[in-house]
Amino acid sequence: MDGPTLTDPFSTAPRWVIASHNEGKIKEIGDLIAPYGLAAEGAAAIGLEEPEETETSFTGNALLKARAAAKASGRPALADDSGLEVAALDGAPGVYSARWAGEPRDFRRAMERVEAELAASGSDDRSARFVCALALAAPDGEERVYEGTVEGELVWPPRGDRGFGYDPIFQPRGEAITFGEMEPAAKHAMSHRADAFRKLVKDVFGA
Ligand SMILES: O=c1nc[nH]c2c1ncn2[C@H]1C[C@H](O)[C@@H](COP(=O)(O)OP(=O)(O)OP(=O)(O)O)O1
Ligand SMILES: [Mg+2]
Repeated sequence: MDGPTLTDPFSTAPRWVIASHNEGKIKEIGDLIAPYGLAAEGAAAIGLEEPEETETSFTGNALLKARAAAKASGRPALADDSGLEVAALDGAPGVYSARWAGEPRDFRRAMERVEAELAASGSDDRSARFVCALALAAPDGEERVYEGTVEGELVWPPRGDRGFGYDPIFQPRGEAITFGEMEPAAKHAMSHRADAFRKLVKDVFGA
């Protein structure tokens, strides 16, 4: 086929599409890919619609979003499906993490729901993890998916106004501050998104 493919996605792709409508994620993915000399645009910036996330796994939804964007744009697309899994809530909100924030999104409300459900569970286990699936899709149909995680504990009340989503209540294991209080570079060194991205880079570059 003509044009960019996944066998040579970095050197031949003019611009990647970040198949996401979440500005926080697009910013973080931009920071992660910048050292590789890649330029990327968010899906909304090039007029792509947000597909319905009908799968029940992070990898399924990431592939669905990447495929839709690659097909609509004719360019390689990178999608991220991610969320917070709370141990005492049997992994909730999981793939419903964005949906717990309602429409329009309100993560103060989503964080309050997590805290309320933890209290209702009667458990004193505050462990949680973030999971991220990154899917890469080429217009010719080739695709790959990688998953990353970061373990931590939930704090209350929320702390910090950096990052996005549930960052103010997530304190990575071994740290004294939340993702909401952390410098972006510190979050990028340990996040679920960075973990998945390391796997992608290793696979694509062999690095
Ligand atoms: O590093 C993170 N720090 C805090 N919260 C996070 C993070 N990573 C995912 N999360 C939470 C919030 C997000 O809204 C949801 C993902 O839901 P998810 O459907 O994958 O993303 P989304 O709907 O926000 O954007 P889109 O689907 O257009 O990429 O999990
Ligand atoms: Mg979404």
